[in-house]
Amino acid sequence: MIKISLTSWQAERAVTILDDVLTQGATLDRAYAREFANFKMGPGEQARIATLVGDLLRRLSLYCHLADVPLAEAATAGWGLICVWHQFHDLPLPSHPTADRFNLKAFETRRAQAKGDPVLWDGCPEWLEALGQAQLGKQWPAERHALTLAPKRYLRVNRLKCEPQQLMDKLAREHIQTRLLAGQPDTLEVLSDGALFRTECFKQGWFEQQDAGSQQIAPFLGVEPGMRVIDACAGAGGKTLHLAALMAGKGRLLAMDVEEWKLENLRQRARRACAHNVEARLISSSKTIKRLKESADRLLLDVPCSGLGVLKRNPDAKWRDTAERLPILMDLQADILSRYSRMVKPGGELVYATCSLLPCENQEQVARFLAADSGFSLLAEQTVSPAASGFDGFYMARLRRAG
Ligand SMILES: C[S@@+](CC[C@H](N)C(=O)[O-])C[C@H]1O[C@@H](n2cnc3c(N)ncnc32)[C@H](O)[C@@H]1O
Repeated sequence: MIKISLTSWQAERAVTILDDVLTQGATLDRAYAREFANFKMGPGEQARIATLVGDLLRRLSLYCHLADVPLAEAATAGWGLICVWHQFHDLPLPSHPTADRFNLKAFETRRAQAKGDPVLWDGCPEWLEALGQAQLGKQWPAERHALTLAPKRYLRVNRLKCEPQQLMDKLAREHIQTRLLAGQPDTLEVLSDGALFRTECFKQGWFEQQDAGSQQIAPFLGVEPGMRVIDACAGAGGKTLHLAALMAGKGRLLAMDVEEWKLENLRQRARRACAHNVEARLISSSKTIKRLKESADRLLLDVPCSGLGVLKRNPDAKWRDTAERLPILMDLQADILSRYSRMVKPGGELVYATCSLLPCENQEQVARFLAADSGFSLLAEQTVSPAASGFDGFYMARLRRAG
């Protein structure tokens, strides 16, 4: 994480983004998009603002403690939070009346207090600490801490368009340095700060930005060129495009979702990536699924989940009603697994995946499904731990339907 003092003007942008997330309920991505569209800024300036806002939201309760502000009032304390963030990272404070009033002695006392409290130090809300302890036990503190770290940037090389070395060379000519990730032949780690979406390589569909952990899911499904494959919770198509590349563009890949706007986004991305075997289809009723009964060699169920494995990237979820939504999400996951699995041919396979670390959304869902005489058996399961890998957190289980 590159940490540099913000100018007052940049800090004002950060205050607006924080308010958009904490008061207006915008997702962090949407809040960035709005603010960055309203003002002309270079990619470096945007990255600096995002570094500060992302880190503030990852450990909001810590920074509130340091600023002596109740968590519930964080949204109105933007400048106070910005000042403590700068002080915490040993950076000069931006010029503002709040900075002139900054009480360094009180700050140091509060920092010393927080250091003795690992839950506060990791900026973890109470509900998440209770859930993490109950679900993950001894493993939780390491995961909790890993989820406070800034996410790295990774690319997935689009093999429909280029080879990794070609992409690395071309990006280097556009002043973006990358390196291949050991053990993942299609994954590049981005080492420089440039705006990836402005590069010619991106416009020509040579890569997608995708976390390294997320890139483990499509290969787990074991697709081959010529198969009939369904990605039933495709969203905007991050994993669909990966599946298309693994299928070398051959066979049929049906991408489905309940949100048409996401599928529209997916269609555009598929065109850019030259993923010509992708068909996007809206799930408008249960009939859409029933009509596809026993039609798929492979099925990906990348189900809606709490997103607690990707808190590094989406830290705003820490400060939302995620705990209240969890039981609703778990019902939806069980329903999707039970109904959508009927689309798999006898002898075919499915992968159930989430971006959660919680067994109640992962292993326990799969165990209940298998116990309910589903006709499936478990072939393999895998967890991507942020603490062990440094990537975002994921779970995947591969199941085979009896022949
Ligand atoms: C984890 S996201 C998928 C992310 C996507 N696979 C990717 O790689 O970018 C889950 C998706 O499930 C969709 N969804 C929610 N309810 C659904 C349902 N009943 N059937 C199918 N998809 C659903 C959501 O709209 C969301 O796009």
